Amino acid sequence: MKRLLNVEEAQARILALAAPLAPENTPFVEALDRYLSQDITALRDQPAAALSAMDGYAIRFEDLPGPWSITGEVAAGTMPTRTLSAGEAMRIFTGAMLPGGADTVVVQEDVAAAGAALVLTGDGPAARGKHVRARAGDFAAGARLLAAGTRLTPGAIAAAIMAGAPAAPVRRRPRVAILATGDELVPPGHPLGVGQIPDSNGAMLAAMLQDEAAEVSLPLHARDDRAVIGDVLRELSRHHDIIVTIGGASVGDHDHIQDAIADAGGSVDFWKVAMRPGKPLIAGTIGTAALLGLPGNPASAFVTATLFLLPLVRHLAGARAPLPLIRQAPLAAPLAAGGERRDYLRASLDASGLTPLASQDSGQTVPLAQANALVIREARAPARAPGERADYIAIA
Ligand SMILES: Nc1nc2c(c(=O)[nH]1)N[C@H]1C(S)=C(S)[C@@H](COP(=O)(O)OP(=O)(O)OC[C@H]3O[C@@H](n4cnc5c(N)ncnc54)[C@H](O)[C@@H]3O)O[C@H]1N2
Ligand code: MOO
Repeated sequence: MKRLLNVEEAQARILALAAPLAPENTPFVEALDRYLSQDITALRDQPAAALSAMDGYAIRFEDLPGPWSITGEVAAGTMPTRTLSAGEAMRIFTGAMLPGGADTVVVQEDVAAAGAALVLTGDGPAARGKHVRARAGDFAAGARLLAAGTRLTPGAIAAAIMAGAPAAPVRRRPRVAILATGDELVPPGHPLGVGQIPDSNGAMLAAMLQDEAAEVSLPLHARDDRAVIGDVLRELSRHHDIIVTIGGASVGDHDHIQDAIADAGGSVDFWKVAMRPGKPLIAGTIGTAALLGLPGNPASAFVTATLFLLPLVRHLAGARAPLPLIRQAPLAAPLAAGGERRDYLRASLDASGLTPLASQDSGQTVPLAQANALVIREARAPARAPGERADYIAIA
């Protein structure tokens, strides 16, 4: 029998299915969680001049301990009108430009002013340059501040704006279609006939994509009918960059996804990965759309979406590091020996460590609701005791 791909091989093949989408500019207020299409290089010095970091008086350090005569005032957003000479101080506010000649700021709590006379009442600044933000202390023009492929966090947005960029250079967000298949499925909340269940996976996947740089269409549903699924896939491939199907990925008589991909003019790149849950994953393309066929069991769909769908979305959206971060934490409970395939165990992580949940049945949703981590257990790994460290992926 042909060796199954391992997870890393499958991830590499999936990322090779499609290239990052075209660059575009987006307003900064809409840029959260998008990926930079190019480096952000500073177009200006920040600050552009030496600034006061406090409300007080600009002085020459060598004039300490005073007294001084106050020669004027400078606030943020204005130019100092004159330079300081020996024995002079200028009233200054946080963010204001330091006048020429001044090199230090004394905070107003440490001085007393009477008319134009200023005397030191407190300790005063301990060193030259105290309470002064040097020109270009944050960054200098020409500095590379953020690398292409960086996810725009609130902090990264702030830095890119301060750098002088007029808008965020990002990549187009992939358009993602979700298609649940199965005669037993009805939309969430609808009355159930005999043998029917609510389609929980469609909304679960849409929720997983909510904070990603993706345009997700409302989840669709198709019956277990090869011709219908083929027609729907062909149509979806015209308007989407990624198609995710759920169910019908296995070997049953009603598992039609692979045939339907062929009917729609697409091709399957690989089927099956050495992992549990999620083994019957399908990857392929239809026209320019990449297709992931996730297994229908809720935990299988969740785990394969975490390992393959989110990275594919991030890759198309321009991410430099699209794969989930693998972290380590101590086990809070024993971990049984591994089986034939690598496991992704639903687990809870708290201050005491990782506890794999009692039920690992891939058909259940309640463990998914309880889990905030996926513990990675290699095939045939020996049993491990509490306190030993384990690899995991954070999922909440
Ligand atoms: N003889 C074999 N049978 C199965 C194998 C195998 O290797 N040989 N693999 C098993 C594994 S592992 C998995 S995982 C499942 C995957 O099956 P499918 O992808 O074909 O999924 P379905 O059969 O359509 O559904 C499985 C299960 O999940 C429920 N489901 C499906 N879609 C949804 C949805 N949108 N929301 C909620 N629940 C859903 C469905 O009702 C089934 O109970 O195959 C095993 N079988
Ligand atoms: O591969 Mo299945 O996902 O074990 O339930």
